[in-house]
Amino acid sequence: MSEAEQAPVSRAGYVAIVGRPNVGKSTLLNALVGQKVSITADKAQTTRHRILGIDTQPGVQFVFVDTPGYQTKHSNALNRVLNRAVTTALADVDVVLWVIEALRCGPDDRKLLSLLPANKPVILVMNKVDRVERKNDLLPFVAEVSKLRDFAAIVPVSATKPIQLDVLRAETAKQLPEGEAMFPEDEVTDRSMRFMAAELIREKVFRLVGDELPYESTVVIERFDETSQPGRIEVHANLLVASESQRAIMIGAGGERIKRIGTEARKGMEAMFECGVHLELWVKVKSGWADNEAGLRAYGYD
Ligand SMILES: Nc1nc2c(ncn2[C@@H]2O[C@H](COP(=O)(O)OP(=O)(O)OP(=O)(O)O)[C@@H](O)[C@H]2O)c(=O)[nH]1
Repeated sequence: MSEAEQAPVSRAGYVAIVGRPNVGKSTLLNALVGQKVSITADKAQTTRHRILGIDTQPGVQFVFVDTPGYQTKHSNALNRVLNRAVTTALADVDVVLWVIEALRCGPDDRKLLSLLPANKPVILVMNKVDRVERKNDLLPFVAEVSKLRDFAAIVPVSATKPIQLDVLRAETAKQLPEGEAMFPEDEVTDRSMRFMAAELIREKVFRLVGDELPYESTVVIERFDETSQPGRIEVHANLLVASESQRAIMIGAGGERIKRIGTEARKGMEAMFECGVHLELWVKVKSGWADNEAGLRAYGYD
């Protein structure tokens, strides 16, 4: 990137968004970055990969690291890898946004807070304030949670409305080091199209399979071919599940469900990539993979 292309910023740095599943981390990231780069779903733990979203504002560039949902209920190898990913992602960030839901700070929230490095500035983000009916309830809640750590700032927000996101930006900017922009202004994610294709499929699986399957299913892109046909991308993907019964759930009666997952994922890809997409999906049983760390590494969850 030449100097002429660089946005005139005076601060730039890495921001991690952490919080227990479902507090709204992906929604917040999307609201801040202004374009869909991560996925959201009502089901917990949809974000397994580290995703970068970049928000360039006058005078400041935020590079967001969206860490995996922190899981405390199950403790198989998958969760150990996920929890380790939280710690790894935090090692080189400049500021951590610890997201909780307004009026709710349970044992899972506190446990995650206790894992945050003592020497990192942490901003407490109270999301979903739009749901709080009596705003007077916020003050005693803030007084209580502010005792948990010496926070750099405490900001009530709503990622969906949106409310107070500018205040959150301003408080976050204060914690970033002085320096030039690290990425071109129009760059919203460093993830490849192949990765985004997998994310789109995974999002549809979460939406359409819902609570019937545990989260132990994953998407592996076997083929991603942009070159053999002009204006059309060929995508072959495997949906890996843990058992035959999970396979049956994923496929659905008469193949209805997998067909819908495929159709919706394809439409999402066509909108995102702005070209035609041919998508082929297979559901495969990969028994015991969620308990096997070597297997997980092979699928890129390290
Ligand atoms: N009312 C309200 N709902 C919100 C807000 N932010 C997020 N949500 C909803 O909360 C749910 C979870 O949001 P996500 O962004 O997927 O949560 P997450 O923390 O990324 O979840 P994991 O990927 O499981 O860790 C979704 O249904 C969102 O629409 C908010 O500010 N207000």
